[in-house]
Amino acid sequence: MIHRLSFEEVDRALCDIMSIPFKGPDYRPFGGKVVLLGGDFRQTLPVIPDAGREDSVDSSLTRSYLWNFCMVLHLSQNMRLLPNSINEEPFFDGMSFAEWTLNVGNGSIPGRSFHVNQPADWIEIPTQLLIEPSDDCLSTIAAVVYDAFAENYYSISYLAERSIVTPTNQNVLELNDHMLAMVPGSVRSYFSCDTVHSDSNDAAAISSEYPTEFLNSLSFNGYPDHQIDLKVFTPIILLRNLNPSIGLCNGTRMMVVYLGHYVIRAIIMGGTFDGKTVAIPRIVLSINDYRWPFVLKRRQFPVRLCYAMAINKSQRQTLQHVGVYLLKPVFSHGQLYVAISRVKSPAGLHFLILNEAGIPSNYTRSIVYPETFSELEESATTALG
Ligand SMILES: Nc1ncnc2c1ncn2[C@@H]1O[C@H](COP(=O)(O)OP(=O)(O)OP(=O)(O)O)[C@@H](O)[C@H]1O
Repeated sequence: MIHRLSFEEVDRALCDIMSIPFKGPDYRPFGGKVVLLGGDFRQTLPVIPDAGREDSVDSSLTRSYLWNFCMVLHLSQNMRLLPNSINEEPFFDGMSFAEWTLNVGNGSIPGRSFHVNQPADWIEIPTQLLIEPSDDCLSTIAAVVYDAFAENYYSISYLAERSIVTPTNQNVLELNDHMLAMVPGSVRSYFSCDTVHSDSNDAAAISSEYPTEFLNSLSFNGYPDHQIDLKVFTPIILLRNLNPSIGLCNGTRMMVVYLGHYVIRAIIMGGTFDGKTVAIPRIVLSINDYRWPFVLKRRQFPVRLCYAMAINKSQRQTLQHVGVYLLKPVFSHGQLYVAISRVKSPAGLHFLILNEAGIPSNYTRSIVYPETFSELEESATTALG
């Protein structure tokens, strides 16, 4: 979800362009232009460092003055779960899979609490979705989601239909390293060029205070790492909009076919541009993190391996096989709902859950802030939805 301040900024810009007063009786939202927004308030909220519940909810569009001008159109059919016998038959507690998914998103599945004074937000995951953990949980979930990997590691259709999702980047890295090691061929490592940029008078001092080795060690959500290890045939996800007109958008998944010095060539997996070969260049990314008194300029390919993805990054993906790897429970609104709503059918959804004591469990946390979508009043219904 995009932060409400971004919409408000667009509103101001359009009012300016259209010469519409931003305040007063003549104000018209978005400068009088009709704007169509699409989204699901059950999904994750913008990531705000160190934010509590109130700050997170406050970032939602429903908390903006613009919301007063929105007409809500509800979609009523889950198009990802195409009608078939598995999707329509009772799945859990008398609910179909689509109903169960929606109830998890709405926070209406009765939960329980495992600690005194903690919310009862741990819900039961149906047994048929559970993978039996072993001593090596990582290999276990990898083997279930990427079955017959040795025969299929180079197949686009095989890679396009699967991924493992997990709440933290640490688990994402471990899973991707594990899968990369199983792909035949040599690794090509790409190292970023990191520099410090500061507008303050002591820019030179800041530069010398933070040596290159330190800058290289920094890792940021949504940005490529200093070192990217790839092999031909590995799946990657694009981290920036490079050229939407040819399918190079933030979140596009591709399979690497050539690892050059200046360019990576890859084939797009899924979507309108499925099968198209594209070239990805290095770009300079500006990283402005509140923890550091400088802007980090990182020149690197804006990609990351995607055998596994962070749950937040997996939004917008549609897959046949999804592994949900929960060594720790989710920590934010909508994450469990996003994880379970990536699949086309429950037959392709596999959970591996450990509880706080590291013991296999069929309960996991589902965090839902109902106030995020409590203001969605039905004002019209579409036929498509
Ligand atoms: N009218 C339609 N007919 C058939 N399939 C559809 C239709 N609309 C969407 N789909 C399919 O449903 C899936 C989800 O669609 P889409 O990605 O547009 O939804 P979304 O709201 O962006 O999803 P999410 O936000 O949950 O990731 C895709 O696989 C898409 O092909």
